[in-house]
Order: sequence, then C-alpha cells, then structure tokens
Amino acid sequence: MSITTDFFTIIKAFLVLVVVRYVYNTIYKAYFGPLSKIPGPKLFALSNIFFDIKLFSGVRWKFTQFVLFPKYGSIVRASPEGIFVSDRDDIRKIIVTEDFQKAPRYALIRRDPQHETLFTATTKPFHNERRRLLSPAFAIKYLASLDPLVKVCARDLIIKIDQTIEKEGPNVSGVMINIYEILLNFTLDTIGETAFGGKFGMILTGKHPLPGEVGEGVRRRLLRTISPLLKPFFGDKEFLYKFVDDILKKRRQETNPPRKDILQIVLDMQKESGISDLEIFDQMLEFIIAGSDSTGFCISMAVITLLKHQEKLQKLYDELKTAVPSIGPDNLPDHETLKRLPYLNAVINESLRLYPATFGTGRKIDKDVILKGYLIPRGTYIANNFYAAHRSTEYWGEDANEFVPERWLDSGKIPRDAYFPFSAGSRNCIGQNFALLEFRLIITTLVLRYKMVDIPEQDLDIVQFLLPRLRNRKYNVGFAFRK
Ligand code: HEM
Repeated sequence: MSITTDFFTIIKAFLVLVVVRYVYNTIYKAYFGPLSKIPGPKLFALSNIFFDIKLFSGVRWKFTQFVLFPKYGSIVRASPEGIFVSDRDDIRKIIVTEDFQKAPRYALIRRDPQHETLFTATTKPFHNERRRLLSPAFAIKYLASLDPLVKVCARDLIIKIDQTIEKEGPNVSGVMINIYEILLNFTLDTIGETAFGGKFGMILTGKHPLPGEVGEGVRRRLLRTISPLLKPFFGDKEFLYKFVDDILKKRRQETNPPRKDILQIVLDMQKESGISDLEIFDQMLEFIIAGSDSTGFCISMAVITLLKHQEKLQKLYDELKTAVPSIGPDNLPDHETLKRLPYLNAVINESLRLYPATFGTGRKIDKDVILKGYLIPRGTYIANNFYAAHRSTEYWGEDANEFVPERWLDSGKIPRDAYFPFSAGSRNCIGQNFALLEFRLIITTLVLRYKMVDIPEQDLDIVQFLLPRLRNRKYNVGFAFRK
C-alpha cells in the first residue's frame, strides 16, 4: 500500500470517528442525558434547527404558547441544550434568586461579539458597571425633567392627527390612520428628543429612513445569531453608523452646557472608561431599538385592545375627562397627574400583561439547579417565558386571556410574582419608568381628544423576531375629533 493510500485511509477513519461521535452524542443527549427526562418533542431534542426555523419565521412564540406548553406542561425541552419554563417560581429562581446571566447567543446580536452592551451583556462585572454608569439617565428624579420633552413629541402627534383629519375630512368611520406606524414614529421621536438632543422628525414627516433601517438592523442582528459565519453577509448597514456618528459630532460641537440626557451620559461614560466611538454607537443604537419598537408595540396593542372593548374605553374616557378637563397641543397633562389615575394605570398594566414587549428572556446557567424536581445541569440554556406566565389561568383565573383592567383595581388580588412586563432582577428594563411616562401621556391624549373607531377584520397577526410586532406593521384606526 502506498503512503498516499494510507493517508486517505487515516483521514476516512478519522471522519467516520467524528461522525460516529457526533451521532452518539446527539442520541445520548436526546435520549439518555440529564435533560432527556424533561417532556418535549424528541425531534427538537436532536437538533436546534427545528426551533431556529420557527424563530426566523417569527412564529416560535406561537408554537411555544399554543403547542408546547399546553401539550407538555410548564417545563419543556425544546432543543438539545435548551428548555422553556413558564412557572412563575422557576422564572424567579432563574432571573432573580440565582441571577444567571444572559445566554451567549445575546453576544451574537452585538456589532462585535467582543464588545458588550447593556442589553446584550453576558458577564456580570461588565453589566454591573455599565448599568451603574447609565442608571442616572433613567432615575425617577430625572424623569420629571423628561416630561416636557415627551410632550414636545405628543404635541407633534396631535398636530399630525389633527391635520390628517382636517385635510381628508371625516367620513363615516373617521379618517384612517395606521396606528402602529404613527406610534412607532412617536416613540422614535421621543427617544430622539429625550436621549439624543432632538427629535428625528418622524411624526411630522414620516419619511425618515430610520425605522426601516432600524428594523433591518434588528433582522440582520438576529440572523447573525444562527452562526457567526453569517456575519459577513448580515453586518450593520452604513446608514446607522452615519446616523449615530452625525449625532455625536453635533453634540461635541455644541458650546453651551449640554443637556444631561442619555447621549451626554454615554459621552461622559466615554471619558471615565475610555470606550471607543464604535462602542458608543453600539450603546446608542441599542437605546433606539430597545426604546422604540418595544414601546410602540405596547402602546399600539393597548389602543387596539381598548377599541375592541368599547365599555372599557368609555370607562377610561370618563376617568380621564374628570382628571383632565381639556387637552390640546399646548395643553397636555403632567405625568404627576396621570400616574395617579387608577383606571388608566389598570388599562396599561392589563395591556402589558396580555401583550408584553418581550415574550421571554434567555439565560445560560453556570451551576446545576432543580426545577420541578428535574436536575437541570450547568450549561443548559433556559428560556423564561413571560407570555405564558401572564396568561396562566392558574395565576390569573379563568379570564386570564381576557382584557379585564378591573382586576388591577384590587391590588391585593394581583399575583404580582407572575407579572414580568419589564422582566425582573438585575436585568430588568432600565427604561421602564420612562416607558410608562410615554404610555400614560399617549393613551390619555388619544382617548380624550379623538373618537377612535375600530376597523374590524384586519390582520392582527403578531410575529416575534427580537421583539414582537404586527406582522404587516399596519393597523388602521378611524379617527375623528370628539364632539
Ligand atoms: C413598554 C415599553 C417597554 C417594555 C415593555 C420593556 C421591556 C423590557 C424587558 C422585558 C427587558 C428585559 C429583556 C431581556 O431580558 O431580554 C428590557 C430590557 C431593557 N430595556 Fe426595556 N422595555 C420598554 C421600554 C424601554 C425603553 C423606553 C428603553 C430605553 C429608552 C428601554 C431600554 C432597555 C434596556 C437598555 C434594557 C436592558 C437592561 C439590562 O440588561 O440591564 N426599554 N426591557
């Protein structure tokens, strides 16, 4: 036998060994490993591919809620190394008591996996430090100073809707406005006004490429999580770099003492920690994504749900009318007034229960834990499912899937430990008070100033990639002035 033949025989033997080992490991993990006792579709225990296909078609959340949990219970094995949990105690154990850090997959969402950001941080020391530096921008005390800035954007919203009604003239159902689009524009402008020194002009012009580019940016980042090899094909687009770069340049050229907004806090952070401009870009882009799509989706779902429950809408209107006798572009209520209104806050809480901005959060555990009597070994990926906990009849009663703001009026009866609209523990939403400020002002403005009419039989299909959204980014509502 020649040397060449020997060489190929060795290579072949080696490849066969690799394949045999892979097949053995896969079958062992699926049928005999520690996770094998956890119920779930066996096919999914053999490969990630089945779940990834559902993730990238946006329907993974539906499959989880309507197929996996009902069939297998509150703990389900969904991939070779991954499980889903929806039990409130299990979720709390993972994200609060044990405070496990986010799964490595979050690192792939970053521009550069080496550079962590607040949302995608996978190591505790980095997260603690970044959170400490950025927290002042979201402190409750500081929020009061944001109220007038949010009003600037609410004013634009009123002007835009008023103009549309006046221009097109009210027909039977009022003038059609895509509520999803206009509210996303509102949240983008608000993040611009409060965080980057000036609104982006989204509401009034509606032509800015930002939302499309941000949406595309999210899609690309998500696709990168399939494999790092995809990164060269799905990198961040030039537009977003330039957009953030221009904002940085403008702020650095300002001679007057700058506003202490998120941008300034990030720039101050640069002085203290010496991070690069690209890392600033990462952090700022994250605020645009986390602060707009989430809030836009949640407020839209609250409006749409209210329109489908006219008696609740009337009840809310009655409360608001008493607390805020008149409303207009230059006459908007203060947050201090709105945050005390019981029914308004009940509507918001209830809507966030049914339609949270994040259906769950992922952790990779770095030590063994016991959940529901199963030993979950270190290294397992756990997806904590808020959506299922929010809709569990065990916690919320038989009407768990219905919109009942009244349940929030008797706070003693609320299972708060099964409510995670802003997650919980060290990785909870840093922007939650800010988001609620926006939420209260916009619901009040829309309900008090306009007669809104639901247009039935529209597509309300929700898909979730990074964050949930309406599949076709559209829901038309009939708008007219209230008499
Ligand atoms: C209704 C609106 C909002 C909802 C329901 C919401 C919900 C959440 C949830 C559930 C998380 C945890 C995500 C995870 O673990 O993967 C989160 C994290 C985060 N949110 Fe929000 N969010 C909202 C608005 C905002 C706004 C307005 C901002 C900023 C301007 C923001 C910034 C962030 C950031 C930076 C994180 C990561 C925090 C950390 O890991 O320390 N969010 N949000």
